[in-house]
Amino acid sequence: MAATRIDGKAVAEDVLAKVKQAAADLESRRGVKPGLAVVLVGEDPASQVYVGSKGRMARECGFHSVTHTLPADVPQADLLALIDRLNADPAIHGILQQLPLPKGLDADAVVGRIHPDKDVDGLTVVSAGRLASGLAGQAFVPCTPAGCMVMLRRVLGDDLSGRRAVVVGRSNLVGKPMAQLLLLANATVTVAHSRTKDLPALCREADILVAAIGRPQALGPECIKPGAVVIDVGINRIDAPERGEGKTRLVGDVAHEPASQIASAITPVPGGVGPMTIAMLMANTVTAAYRAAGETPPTF
Ligand SMILES: NC(=O)C1=CN([C@@H]2O[C@H](COP(=O)(O)OP(=O)(O)OC[C@H]3O[C@@H](n4cnc5c(N)ncnc54)[C@H](OP(=O)(O)O)[C@@H]3O)[C@@H](O)[C@H]2O)C=CC1
Ligand SMILES: Nc1nc(=O)c2c([nH]1)NC[C@@H]1CN(c3ccc(C(=O)N[C@@H](CCC(=O)O)C(=O)O)cc3)C=[N+]21
Repeated sequence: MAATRIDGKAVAEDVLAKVKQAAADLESRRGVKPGLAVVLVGEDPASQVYVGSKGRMARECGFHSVTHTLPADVPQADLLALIDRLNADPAIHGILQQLPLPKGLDADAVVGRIHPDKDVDGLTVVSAGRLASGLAGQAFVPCTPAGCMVMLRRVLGDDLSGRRAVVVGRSNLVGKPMAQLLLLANATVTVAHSRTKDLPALCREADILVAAIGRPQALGPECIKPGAVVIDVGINRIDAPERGEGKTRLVGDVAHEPASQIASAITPVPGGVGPMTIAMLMANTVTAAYRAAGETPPTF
């Protein structure tokens, strides 16, 4: 039987409805509009698309939204000075530095400059430390893994006790925080990466498989345990000559069709983790605004 399709777009709509309500509520009671600043350096076309949709969504949620676009050769000191200004700006509650940065800029230093209270991407050492210490309630959780957890909870419930999870990928942005969140939900977690031996055998033990490697359709049916829940984080653009000359399409890190024949539930690409990432960024921004106002934020 074909797997259930986990509709990330629909789940994202649910989250965004709550975000809009929470933002409207804060503004009407306290006169505070959540503010999000996105910083884009250079002209990577893919990044421009993401940044555009983040800005659009922020405005749709009733936020104050600003995008700072800097040239690829901006001096590091100027970028740090911009982050300092945003840190000090009371109208801005969340700062997102779009990654990767062009060569010559030190991403750790730039991200490290973001005030932890405004770190809606959850990438500072303080946020990572809070999450790893089990203080997820105080941390900003990186948006992509946070979105994966919302979808997983829709399928499996809040408690993953007894379930085996394999996360493929160990980046600070996705793999590592994903593993922490699964652990906090009581799953038994293994993190795999490019040096893992016999990856398919390991993946076949997974009741929950999270693929975040950035390799188009690399995980095939040999990696799927019958009945597994599969979360495909990968977003890869590949040539699609069947759609016409020069056309491309997006695919995940999982070979979707064959995996769907074995899994019980699976996220599509596009329309899976991507929309959830943007929704969770909005949720984190509202959370930051509530905290800045000295209020307990709602849960999303
Ligand atoms: N849907 C969304 O909203 C988002 C999607 N993404 C997508 O998710 C994917 C991963 O992103 P990100 O974590 O930033 O990527 P990184 O490139 O930072 O990390 C990739 C990880 O995958 C591992 N890896 C690479 N190749 C293999 C392989 N053949 N077998 C096993 N492990 C492998 C690497 O191992 P090692 O550490 O050993 O090098 C590394 O840990 C990308 O496709 C990206 O576009 C990212 C962010 C948001
Ligand atoms: N500091 C930082 N934080 C990030 O979260 C971050 C980043 N840098 N750099 C780049 C990656 C990538 N990323 C995506 C978010 C949404 C979609 C998304 O909405 N995708 C749509 C499709 C969009 C399309 O059609 O191009 C979907 O999957 O349905 C994709 C990718 C966030 N990232």
